[in-house]
Amino acid sequence: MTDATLIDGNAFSAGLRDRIRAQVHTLRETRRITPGLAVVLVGEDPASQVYVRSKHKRTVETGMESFVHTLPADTPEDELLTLIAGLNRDPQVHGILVQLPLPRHIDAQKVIEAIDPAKDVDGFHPVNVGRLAAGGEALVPCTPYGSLLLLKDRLGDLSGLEAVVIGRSNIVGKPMAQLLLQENCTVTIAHSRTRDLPAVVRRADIVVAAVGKPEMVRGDWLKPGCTVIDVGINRVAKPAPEEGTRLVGDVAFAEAVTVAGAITPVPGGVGPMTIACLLRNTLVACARQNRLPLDAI
Ligand SMILES: NC(=O)C1=CN([C@@H]2O[C@H](COP(=O)(O)OP(=O)(O)OC[C@H]3O[C@@H](n4cnc5c(N)ncnc54)[C@H](OP(=O)(O)O)[C@@H]3O)[C@@H](O)[C@H]2O)C=CC1
Ligand SMILES: Nc1nc(=O)c2c([nH]1)NC[C@@H]1CN(c3ccc(C(=O)N[C@@H](CCC(=O)O)C(=O)O)cc3)C=[N+]21
Ligand SMILES: [Mg+2]
Repeated sequence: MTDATLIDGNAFSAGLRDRIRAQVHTLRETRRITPGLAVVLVGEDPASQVYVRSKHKRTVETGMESFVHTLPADTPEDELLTLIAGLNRDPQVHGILVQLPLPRHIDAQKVIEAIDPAKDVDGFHPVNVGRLAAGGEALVPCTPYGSLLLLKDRLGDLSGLEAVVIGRSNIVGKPMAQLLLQENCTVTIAHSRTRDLPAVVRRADIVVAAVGKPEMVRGDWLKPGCTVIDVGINRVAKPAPEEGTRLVGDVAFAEAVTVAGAITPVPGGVGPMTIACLLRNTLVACARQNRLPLDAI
């Protein structure tokens, strides 16, 4: 059999960002409104610094305003909550993202619940979680939404397909399962207590791996021809004698590529889609806050 088709998240996200940029341009020209995204980073985690820089760059490229707030690791919870209250009131800020993970002395759930749900471009606030589950005008978490866009682009109608989501976090696994259910998939959510994970995965037409364990999903777990979305971002040491690190996903790519019908690479798969969908959510939030219609994006 021939190797799986590579699902190109870099190319797809570039197209999405172009469409967003065009709509931002129209908003600015016709309404004098510039969508604004505030990103809050607490502490100096190097990976988080990389993500925040890359979000800032993409936000500016799309013609939006970017407001980055960098706070020291020992910032008291109160101070963070006060900053968020100010961003909630700021009419130039249409989207607010607090980079996770937060330092341990800060209650992340409390911080998430302090964000105005209308500005919650991560889609983590219980109001948006509830609207996603019940149907309604939710802001949808970026990584699952970006993954769904790739799946629909590849497969078209997903109705009736068997989908297995590995991982049940609030930021990836659970909202991914909700979106696939909305698309009429038969959805299984697997996690660390799942018995015989390889057998569960073997049933799947669609596999979404969001575990955080480098190359855990093996090629012989996959049904031939299935579509694999690898959400995992794991930094591992390069094989000796090389030095330094490289990124790998939660799927053993070299094995999977010989069995699957299509697969996202890491990097260049889901990661860039996450950022593009963050920009999309900021545009959607801006339009809703100003009661403006938006072309489909
Ligand atoms: N590309 C992107 O844009 C993004 C990538 N990521 C990446 O995705 C991965 C997952 O992130 P996140 O959801 O936040 O991770 P979490 O650590 O929050 O959740 C991991 C999930 O995997 C499950 N799990 C752990 N070990 C196993 C196992 N051996 N078998 C089956 N399930 C297991 C856990 O189960 P249990 O609940 O039972 O503990 C848990 O539900 C990470 O690599 C992260 O870096 C995350 C966000 C965005
Ligand atoms: N409030 C919050 N919202 C998030 O959406 C959020 C977060 N916190 N904390 C961390 C995770 C992780 N995440 C990624 C975003 C982009 C890439 C990405 O662009 N990855 C590139 C490679 C980047 C690299 O080289 O390191 C790629 O896969 O091609 C990866 C991971 C968003 N997250
Ligand atoms: Mg996590």
